[in-house]
Amino acid sequence: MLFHVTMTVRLPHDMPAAEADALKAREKALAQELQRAGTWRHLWRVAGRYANVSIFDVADNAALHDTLMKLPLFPYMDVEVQPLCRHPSSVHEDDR
Ligand SMILES: O=C(O)C[C@H]1C=CC(=O)O1
Repeated sequence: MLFHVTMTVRLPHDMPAAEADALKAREKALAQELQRAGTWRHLWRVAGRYANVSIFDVADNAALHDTLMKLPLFPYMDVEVQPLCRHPSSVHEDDR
């Protein structure tokens, strides 16, 4: 199943820079692992915001929840999820 996910990162202003950098590094490593595995299909920066728009390909709602919960930045993100299904006019056969 495909999900459109918007993540807005809100790190506390008083978080030490080293702690924030370590969290971001762990997040990047997992994000890249999930992209290579095909789970995190798209990752786009929202221009002008510390936010991203992503497409996830996971088995079901519970799998998406588990994946998002494992993200190191999860405690500091507002997450909005929209489930997707194939558009009848889409020419992309691999859209599910
Ligand atoms: O920067 C972000 O949008 C938050 C998060 C998503 C991937 C990643 O590396 O960090």
